[in-house]
Amino acid sequence: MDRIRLIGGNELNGDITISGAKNAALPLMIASLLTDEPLVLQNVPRLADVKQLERILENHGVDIAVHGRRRGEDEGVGQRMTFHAADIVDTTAPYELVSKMRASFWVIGPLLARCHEARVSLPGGCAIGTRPVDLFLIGLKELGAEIDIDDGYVVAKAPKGGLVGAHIKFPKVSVGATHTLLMAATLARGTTILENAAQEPEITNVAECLVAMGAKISGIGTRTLTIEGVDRLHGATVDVIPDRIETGTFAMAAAMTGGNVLLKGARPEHLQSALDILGRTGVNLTVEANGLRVQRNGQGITAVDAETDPFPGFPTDLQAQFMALMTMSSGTSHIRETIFENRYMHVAELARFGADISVDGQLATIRGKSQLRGAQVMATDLRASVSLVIAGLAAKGETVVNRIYHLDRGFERLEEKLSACGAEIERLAG
Ligand SMILES: CC(=O)N[C@H]1[C@@H](OP(=O)(O)OP(=O)(O)OC[C@H]2O[C@@H](n3ccc(=O)[nH]c3=O)[C@H](O)[C@@H]2O)O[C@H](CO)[C@@H](O)[C@@H]1O
Ligand SMILES: C=C(OP(=O)(O)O)C(=O)O
Repeated sequence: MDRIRLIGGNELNGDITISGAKNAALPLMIASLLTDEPLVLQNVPRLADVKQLERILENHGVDIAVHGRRRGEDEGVGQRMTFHAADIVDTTAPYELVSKMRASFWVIGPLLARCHEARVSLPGGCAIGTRPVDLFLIGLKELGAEIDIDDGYVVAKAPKGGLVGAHIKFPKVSVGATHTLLMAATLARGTTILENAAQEPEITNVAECLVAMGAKISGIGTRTLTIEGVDRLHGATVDVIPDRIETGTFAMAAAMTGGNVLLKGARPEHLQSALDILGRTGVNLTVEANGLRVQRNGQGITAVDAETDPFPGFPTDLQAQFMALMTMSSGTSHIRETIFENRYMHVAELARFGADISVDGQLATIRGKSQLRGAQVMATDLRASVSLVIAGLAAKGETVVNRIYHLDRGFERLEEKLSACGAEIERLAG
């Protein structure tokens, strides 16, 4: 298994181009199942999760093409891809494919809407909690679907004539359930209202894609989405938004190491709550015409508390990276993880760098220190993995991060981007 080796201590200086967002690209790819016309996605990141979802979609009969470079485009630009679901030949998403990735379960919405049936394995994804699918199933039942669980599969059937619009109030905000019900409702008969929906920028990206495909959706970007079902959707060309989690990760990396980094293409409004907190730690953040500049002011890192929340709150996907930063602060800080009940697996690994962290239920207490020491560590899940990389960049001496396949799921050309800014980082194969 590949590992990453780092020698910490170098400042980060230079430009980093932010890639397309994994968590937007995946549901956008899934939206292609809703139409028999081609959906063209631009700025798709080259990630293991994208490849895995390609396999799943191909199994349903989707033709996928990657386009070549365009005039004026540099090599750092994301992929331009066409997804063409002219004929859905199989409405089963098998365990072998779905178990690796949470988002693959979301195909259940479009399959049910367009083919009136779906058989989808219960999902996998990062091991950060129990991650049930009850909200999906409640919502799909409200749209008229009959649902059975059989041999680890969710077997869903739409009523004769297809799904029917309904008023669904989510008891809890769920990104995945919002994506899935939103997609399903576009082809349902009548009006669907999704109340207490997620309003993450990735949901907006998907909703705007669906509108470009002919869907009728109002309330985009708010907690209440209203969808007027239509008979069919058509093709469209849509850009994947820049990855706000990658943006926040590199911002925290620069805060830890010191230096001056321009995060090109970053959309600060997509992670304002995280940037507000980062600013309070003593990092200078400047919005420029082509991105976000991050500079450490050279006065150490102030301890600041954070609590994760659905958007527009502080993202749980930046919690591990922020914890890494706080291990180097000049005081004691607290982080409360409110989204996932088991998202502190990085704590034990950060301790190997000498970090002083204790956890009591949802609450982590971090007693900062000025210097971490390099260590052998084990990547446990996607964002935890990258928190170990950024801790290693700031630590004294050598760090080896083992089991890095998680990183490849969600960070495009990570070593390349960091080494271009002065980091001493390499991948060790095997
Ligand atoms: C591919 C993708 O976009 N993944 C993101 C998505 O995951 P994902 O869509 O899985 O996360 P959700 O927003 O659904 O989960 C939020 C909370 O709701 C719970 N829940 C969810 C569904 C359900 O049926 N029942 C239930 O109880 C979950 O266990 C969790 O405690 O949003 C998370 C929260 O921002 C992010 O950390 C993930 O990176
Ligand atoms: C938790 C994540 O991914 P997934 O939902 O695919 O497990 C993530 O992107 O941080």
